[in-house]
Amino acid sequence: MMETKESLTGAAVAIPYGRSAATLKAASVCFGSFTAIDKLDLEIEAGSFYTILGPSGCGKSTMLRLVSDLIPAARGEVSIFGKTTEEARLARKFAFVFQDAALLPWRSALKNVELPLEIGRKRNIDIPTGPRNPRELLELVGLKGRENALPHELSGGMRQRVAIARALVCQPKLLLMDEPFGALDEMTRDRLNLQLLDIWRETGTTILFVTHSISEAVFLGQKVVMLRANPGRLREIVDIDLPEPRETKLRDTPEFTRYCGYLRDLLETC
Ligand SMILES: Nc1ncnc2c1ncn2[C@@H]1O[C@H](COP(=O)(O)OP(=O)(O)OP(=O)(O)O)[C@@H](O)[C@H]1O
Repeated sequence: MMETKESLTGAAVAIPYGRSAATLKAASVCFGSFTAIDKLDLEIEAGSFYTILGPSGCGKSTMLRLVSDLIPAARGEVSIFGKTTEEARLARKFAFVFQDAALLPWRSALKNVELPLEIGRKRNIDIPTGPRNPRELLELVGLKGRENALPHELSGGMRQRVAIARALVCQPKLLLMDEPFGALDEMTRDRLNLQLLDIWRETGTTILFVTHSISEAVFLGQKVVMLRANPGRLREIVDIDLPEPRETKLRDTPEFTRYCGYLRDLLETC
């Protein structure tokens, strides 16, 4: 089933609702005898924005690594758009953005964004061609004019935006983000939150976003996945029913504060 959403730029974009982007069925991850994630059941709806919260060590990053085929499930099943995680990785169905932008310091912003395409060509991987080239992606993340800058010439927020553009270059249907703005100051983080929502609307990609910030989780997420610790398990999925498109002033509303309060209380019981 397809529905349309109004993008911030006013254009209607098709978002494939009702289809699963990722499915975890009783998925467990073990490190030796230690169970980091235990029998996790989760269905990630395609086109939606999920934020993931939970106490330190509950398995948020491990869950993203499991979905992205960086670590195997000890038990249970994980599928991405109906494929195994390995098939999905090879088909470039998802991309990862880490807390550290991890750009190659000797390559310009543009050359960093182009890197996955170059690697794909070298390995003869069929990369989905989309409407956007690397220059347009840099424009999308607000870096028009900085294409030739080297990473050390950019601010932390700018480097993260390059990393996001690089993640988008292969048109992933699923974007996995592990605390991408965790190291940034609050104002920069708030600005990038707004930009990320714009990008999400424009691209229609599904986003799984790990954060430690309750307010960031509420501001960005259509759904907040709360995990509990020891071992990592699903505690609750909270639907965030706030007006769209989300704007900065939303943070000052009683509804926003109510969601934050609810999640804070929930976190205390995890
Ligand atoms: N490679 C590893 N080897 C052994 N244990 C690991 C490994 N990676 C993670 N763990 C353990 O698995 C558990 C979950 O770790 P993970 O990093 O996923 O938690 P998290 O919720 O992302 O934590 P935080 O909020 O502090 O970033 C922790 O107890 C951690 O020590």
